[in-house]
Formats: sequence, C-alpha cells, structure tokens
Amino acid sequence: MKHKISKLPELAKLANYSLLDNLTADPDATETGHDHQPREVFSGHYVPVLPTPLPEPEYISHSKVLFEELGFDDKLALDPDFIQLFSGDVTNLPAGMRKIGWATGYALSIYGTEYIQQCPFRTGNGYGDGRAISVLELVANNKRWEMQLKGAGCTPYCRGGDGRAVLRSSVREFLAQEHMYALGINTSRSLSLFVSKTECIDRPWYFEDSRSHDPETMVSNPVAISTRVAPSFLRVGQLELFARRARTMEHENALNELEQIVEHLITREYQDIAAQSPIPPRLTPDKILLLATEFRERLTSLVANWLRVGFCQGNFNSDNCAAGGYTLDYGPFGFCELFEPTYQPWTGGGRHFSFLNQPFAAETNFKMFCRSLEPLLQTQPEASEKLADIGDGFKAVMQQKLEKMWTEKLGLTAYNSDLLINLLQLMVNTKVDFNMFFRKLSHVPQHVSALEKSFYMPASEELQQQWTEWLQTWRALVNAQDNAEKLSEQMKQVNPKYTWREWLVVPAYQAAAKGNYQLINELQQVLNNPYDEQSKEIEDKYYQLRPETFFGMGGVSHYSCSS
Ligand SMILES: Nc1ncnc2c1ncn2[C@@H]1O[C@H](COP(=O)(O)OP(=O)(O)OP(=O)(O)O)[C@@H](O)[C@H]1O
Ligand SMILES: [Mg+2]
Repeated sequence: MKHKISKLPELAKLANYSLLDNLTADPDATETGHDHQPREVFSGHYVPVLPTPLPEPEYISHSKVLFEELGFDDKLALDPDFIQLFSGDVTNLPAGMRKIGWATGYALSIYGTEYIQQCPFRTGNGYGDGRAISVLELVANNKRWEMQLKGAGCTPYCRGGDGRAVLRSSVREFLAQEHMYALGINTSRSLSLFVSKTECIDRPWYFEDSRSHDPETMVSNPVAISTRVAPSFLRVGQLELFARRARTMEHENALNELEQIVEHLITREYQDIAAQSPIPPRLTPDKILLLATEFRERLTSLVANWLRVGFCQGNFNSDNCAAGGYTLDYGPFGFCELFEPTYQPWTGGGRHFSFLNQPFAAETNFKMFCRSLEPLLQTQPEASEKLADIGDGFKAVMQQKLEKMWTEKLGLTAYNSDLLINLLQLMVNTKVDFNMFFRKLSHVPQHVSALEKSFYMPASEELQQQWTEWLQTWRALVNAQDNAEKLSEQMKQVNPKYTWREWLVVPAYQAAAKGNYQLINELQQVLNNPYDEQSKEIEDKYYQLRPETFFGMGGVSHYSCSS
C-alpha cells in the first residue's frame, strides 16, 4: 500500500511555490505581512499577507475524496499542526513552508461594464481577495495545487469588511464544491473546514420562517475557515485588472505585467499549451490565440454542465469567473428545484445571472477575457483579428455544447429542438422539479403517472394529455421499446438523483452552529454520490420535492447575503 501523508512536515516536502518565485509582489508590501487595512495596490500580482487565525479552532470536516487524491491520510485532518495551518495560523510551520500567505488584486466588471465603484478608492486598486488568503502551493501526484483559506482575515483588499466568513456560508461552500466535483463539473475543491469556538460575527440575515425578500436583522454566527484548492485562483477579473492598467499605461511596467500574468495563467491552468514550447521564449500570438480557444472550450462546457444539473452560480461577474474554466465563488449560488428558466436565488443577482441566462453571462465574461488579451496583440493586426473571431465564435460553440447536453440528457442520438422546447414549456406549465423530473424520465417510463412524483401540482387533464403526447414522441425517438434498459443506464449517468436542496442543507449549518456536525457528514455522503441509488432511508429523506412551507422563505428560497 502506498504511504500516505499523516503529518505536516511530510506535507511540507510537497510544497512548491511557483507564484512567489515567478511573479512580482506589490513593491509597497511589508515583509511581515501585517497588511490588514484597506489600501491601494498599484502593481504586482500579489501582496504577502499574514492570515488572522481563528481563535480556538475546532475541526468540522475534511474532504476524504480530495485527501485520497492528494495522497493524504485521513488522520492528517486531525493533526494539531494541520489544524493550526488551515485555521489560519502560519507562524509555526515546518521547514519548506513559508510562514506567510498572499492575496491578489483583481478587477470587477458586471455584465461587461467595468466597475471601480466597489473599490473604496474609486480606482480599482483596492479590489481583490478581501478575505481569501492563499497559504500553500504544492505538487501532489504530478498535479499542482494552490490552497486558499477563505475567511482568514483582512487583506489590503478587504474594503472595510471584516475579512471573515460565517459558518453558514462556509458550510455551503465546503459541501457544494465537492458536490459539484462528484457531479462531474470542474470546480475549486474543498480541503477542510474549521470553526472558531469563541469568535462570532454579525451578518444581515432573516428571522426564522421569514417571508421577507431582504434580511430583516443582524444575526450572529460563528466564524469559520474553509480551505479551497485549485490549480490556481486566477480569475478573468485578474487579467482584466492588468489589461486596464496596460491600456492606460498606468505605470511603465503595466504591459509587461499583463504579459506575465497571462504566461502564468498558461503555466498553471493550460499545461498543453505551455508544453508546446517552454516559456520563455516569451508569449507568442499563437499561444494567446490557443489560450482563448481553449478557455472558450472550457467555459462553454462548464456552463452547459451547470444547466445540466440545475446549478445557478448567481453572480457570474468577471471576478467570479475562473480563468481556468472551473466553477468558483460559491456564495450566492443555488440549485433549481422548481424549474423556472429565470431561477435566481441571490436577491442581488437580477435576471441576467439567472439559470438559463448563464450562457449569455458566460459570453460576456469571455468577451472581457479576450478584451484583456488585446493589448498583447497591439502590433499584430492579423492575430488581433483572429482573437476577435474567437470572441465572436462563442455563441456557436455555446450552442453546440448546449445541444449536446440536452441531447444526452434526453437520451437522444440527435438534437431535437422542437421536442426540447415543448418539454421545457410543459415543465414550466406543470411546475416540475428540474432534477427529479429528469431522473424519473431516466427510468424510461411508459406513462405520465411515473413522472408525476416530480410535479409540484397535480396536472390538469389537458396537461396530462400533452404529457402523454410528448412522452410518446420521445419514446419513439429514443426507441424505448427495444432499448429501455441500456438507455436508462446511460441517462442516469447524466441525470443525477441526489442534488443540492437548500432546505436540506439549512438544518446542517444550523446544527453545526450548535456544535453538531452529523448532518454535514451525512450530506457529504449523499451529495458525493449523486448518480448512485442510495438506501431507502436516504431516498425518503433526500429525493424529495421541496415542501410548500419553504417556498418564498428568506434564507432558503432566496438570500441576499452570501458571506
Ligand atoms: N467579509 C469580507 N471582508 C472582506 N472582504 C470581503 C468580505 N466579503 C466579501 N469580500 C470581498 O468582496 C468581494 C466580492 O465578494 P464576493 O461575495 O464575490 O466574494 P467572496 O465570496 O468573498 O469571494 P470569492 O470570489 O473569493 O469566493 C470579493 O473580492 C471579496 O474578497
Ligand atoms: Mg467573489
């Protein structure tokens, strides 16, 4: 059996900090990392920052799946040195590990409009990782990972915030990342979750059983640190920040810094492109075009997958769009239960980030990504034009990916737009549960009655008739008569049975605030195996329609605060 890492000094041997070696730091940063007040950062990729440890941290959970992948023994999660590090104390680390963390700046554009208003200095120089601090980069099983504490205290980008994350949002992020991974969707991953036994902070939140749209009160919740893991945490907003500076020549090194960050993105997230020719030689126009094409490929696949499982990211701005093409920022997200094309759980998100609008939101982020590469092709008109074509090509690639997704979801061999549109219309008219409906359909039923468990209301006779017709057409197209078993197996692999249901997650974070973590463990188990049939007990509890009482309930059906 392969040796597994169970102590921090062994883990330290895997440490490998490409970021700190290759990229420029903010020249105004202090070496000590005592840099916790909002301030402008004018250049450089990162600021060294000392995380603020959780007082009296307590272990809640870790991802066994990710531990396995990294070669970590489960015992490591309870090792006092491990707990110390991943609850924010980097002062006492073994040799090989740096006793400092780092935070990065990024820009924000909302639906294609560049913003600086969110920055306290109205320049954009004070926006970035306000409460996320990376503490480690390592190479495990030939893969490079960056480990980032979320809620580890203030950074220069904290904008007057407290730098903390409450337990509620940390539990959600911790569970959701691994759930998405289990659903087969690219995402940042969860390593561990620790809570403070003594520190609490207030956030705007809802009264119990609230029907209010906006939070009515401040609610105290323990602070927590979840550690997320990804090949990098580079966002479209990051490139955007450097491109804005390059465009206006804000400082003499601005274009060079943009080039560096793009090279860094390629090294960290696009190894196939990096392998084509080592960097340096410096970034070539060909590489830039390959990067744009590959990101387009990943982003369109990602969003098609989101739609496949009913996921709504909620706030798909450029600063929440990972340049590696994976899901990032599990704050205002939600999973569509009752199917509504404009489902959006975050009250601040508006329709443009709603469920079926996500392909357009992605396109806007992609255009910003391309725009951020343009300054690097200033002297290359031909390559510039190609880049514009890649941007314009987004729609067609997105459409292809969506068609493929719906085709697979319906078990068809070819896309059938009439069939799909009729179905979506019927789903809306009948008020069906998105994921439960597709799972029931994956059993290749003969009669509508087998789908009815996924309906939130009894279907009228007229609707029943329409369903019967739709089902007949579908069954004929998938050749259900001769093919049911194989088809069912295939469809179940893309139509999950167990997906995130907010009303089943709420009790888990509520119990956790009282020191009981059992429901979190149970949810991990259920959500980590979304395509499997699980026990009858689990089915009765988790494969259920949202009870009526949770509709319109603040904090369950919608939320305004995600931090
Ligand atoms: N409590 C806080 N203290 C300091 N900064 C914060 C706090 N909450 C959010 N921010 C910062 O505000 C910005 C917007 O917040 P948003 O909710 O998108 O991010 P987040 O959930 O903290 O971060 P991420 O995108 O890293 O998952 C981010 O740059 C974030 O770092
Ligand atoms: Mg964010």
